[in-house]
Amino acid sequence: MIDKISAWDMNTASSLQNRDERTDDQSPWDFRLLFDRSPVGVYVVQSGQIRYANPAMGDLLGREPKTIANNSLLSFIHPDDRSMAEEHRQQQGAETEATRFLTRIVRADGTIATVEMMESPLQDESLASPSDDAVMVGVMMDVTAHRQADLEIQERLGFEQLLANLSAGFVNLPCDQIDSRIDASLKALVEFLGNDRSTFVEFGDDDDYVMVSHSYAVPGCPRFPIGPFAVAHLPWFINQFRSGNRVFVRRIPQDFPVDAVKEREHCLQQGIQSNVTVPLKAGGELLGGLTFAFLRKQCEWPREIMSRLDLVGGVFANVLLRRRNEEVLQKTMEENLRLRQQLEQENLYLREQAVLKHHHGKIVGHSDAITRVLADVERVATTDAPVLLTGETGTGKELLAQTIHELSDRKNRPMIVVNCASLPATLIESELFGRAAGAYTGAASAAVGRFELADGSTLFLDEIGEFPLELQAKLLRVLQDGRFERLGTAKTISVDVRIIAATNRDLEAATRKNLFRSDLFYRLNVFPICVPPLRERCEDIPPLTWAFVEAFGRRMGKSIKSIPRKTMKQLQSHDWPGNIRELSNTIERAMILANSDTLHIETPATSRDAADRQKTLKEVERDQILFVLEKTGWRIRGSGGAAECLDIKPTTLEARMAKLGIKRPNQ
Ligand SMILES: Nc1ncnc2c1ncn2[C@@H]1O[C@H](COP(=O)(O)OP(=O)(O)OP(=O)(O)O)[C@@H](O)[C@H]1O
Repeated sequence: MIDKISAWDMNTASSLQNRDERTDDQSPWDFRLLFDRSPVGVYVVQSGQIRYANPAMGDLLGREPKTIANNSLLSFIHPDDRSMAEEHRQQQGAETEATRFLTRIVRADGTIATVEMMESPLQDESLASPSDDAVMVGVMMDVTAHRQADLEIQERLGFEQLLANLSAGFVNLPCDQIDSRIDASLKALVEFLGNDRSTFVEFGDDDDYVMVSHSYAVPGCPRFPIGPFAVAHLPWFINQFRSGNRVFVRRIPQDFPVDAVKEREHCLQQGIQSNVTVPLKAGGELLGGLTFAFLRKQCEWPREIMSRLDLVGGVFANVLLRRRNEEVLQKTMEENLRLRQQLEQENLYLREQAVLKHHHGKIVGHSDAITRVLADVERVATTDAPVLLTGETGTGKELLAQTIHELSDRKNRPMIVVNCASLPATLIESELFGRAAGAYTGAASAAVGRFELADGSTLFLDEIGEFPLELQAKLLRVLQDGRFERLGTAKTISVDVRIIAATNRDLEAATRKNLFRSDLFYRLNVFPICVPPLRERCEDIPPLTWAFVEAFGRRMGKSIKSIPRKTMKQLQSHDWPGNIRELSNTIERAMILANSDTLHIETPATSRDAADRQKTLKEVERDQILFVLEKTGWRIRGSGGAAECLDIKPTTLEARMAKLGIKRPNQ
């Protein structure tokens, strides 16, 4: 065996031929020549030592073939690949089949090449299996170019996959999830590209600041602080990508231009070794920049990577543009909605004003308060629902009742008015429901009641709070089913009457005191309208004043051209307890006294007292008696009784009560 091996000594290479001669194989080939001319590297190795290497092998290793022999084959293999190559060799040691593997070799000039190696034992028929010192013949081929191409294809595919994933992640993504998706995408990018930190910078309206909106850094590296960032801190760098340029500074600080003074300082302070930044451009707009920083090592990316990073930037820029457009759209939609609502309100107001002009000719005023009341009036007018008008005296309840009637389908028939306070209790029943002849003493003839009169029309029950308790059940029945009997007859009459009631009392409180039937109250209170006092709508005072001035002026033949501003201000600051009626009376008085075309109006001195002063004697008497009766718990006689308080005889008090229709509730 030793003899045979010596035949592979390079110096005795011709022994190959000798061996052929010994085998008596009459081959016409010169085998040494064959190996020497072979375009692939051929070598013979024993116990890991190269015994023979052909010239192509020398070319591969960048050495003279002679200098290769007697060296360990492993010594030419890249240190990182040696253990793998050794494993293959070990494996080969146990087999007779050829083994094949890829490895890197280091050339004499230090360059690295990827080679494919195939080795197989030189079989000796006398041995059953290859031994440790078996002679191996190997072939080595340079596959660097193929390998590089393979790696590039793989890398390109990986990058395309990353890009596809990034893009897909943003498709149909709701706006509020874009930020978290950008964060996740930055992380994926850093993990794929192997840099240490990626940061998202957006341009805003302020030229002096950019907005650092997202940043991801590998564990152990600090994230770039999120928030506004002054351009003055990194002027060269920011202006580069703000002008649409890419930034690639492989070696920091050497590769920085001289004017990047702040950048040099910043990077040294932060430990940034390389920086790559691509501008974010979409739809012809520059929206920001995406930076890739290297803190633990320098960037080894080839320059060609920039065009790929542009693609990544394009994905993000489109997302930013979409978000920006959606924000604009959202703002526009909100603005549209606001304008639409405003327009609707204005239309409503104009419609109400138009209604005021066309249908409520007698009602003066354009305050929000009266406009709201009129809107309610219009809404309820066309229905048959009962309406309860509440509000202080003189606020215009009767005028509004008239307006409701005039806006209803019943307008062709007159509205019938009943003032419940002005009729004595004994008369109110026949007034409302009518009577048969002789129904009671003094009722000589039959009379049609107001309900019958109001058939097909509207019945306005003014001062409903004064309606006698004992008649409230009968009133309720008519309201519920439109049926009643005239006094003194059993014949039921059916009517179609729409009821509008008004009161300046708190009817609900009266029901609690059992002064008013709650079932009647609820029946009347289907559509309550509260008429605001004049002091709560003082912007109506000037137009009301002028309306009264014109009305009285026409009647009195006087023409008023001006009212001093101060006077008008005084009118507006008065609290008008008697409301519009009081204002009307005040103007009437002033008009009587007026002797020039400027009207001087004296506002009533006191407010509440003045209202009382406008009450009739009967009203004042009634109020006072009721006040005392309630205070004394309706006790008329005896010490501390109502008669004593009023300083009149109990019988006189009883007579006055009967005359004024004052009765104790629940009696
Ligand atoms: N908005 C208004 N525009 C013009 N005149 C009005 C207005 N409101 C009320 N008036 C006038 O004020 C006076 C009082 O109004 P009205 O009788 O309707 O009030 P009221 O609330 O029914 O009072 P009371 O509760 O004392 O019965 C009337 O002459 C009425 O024409």
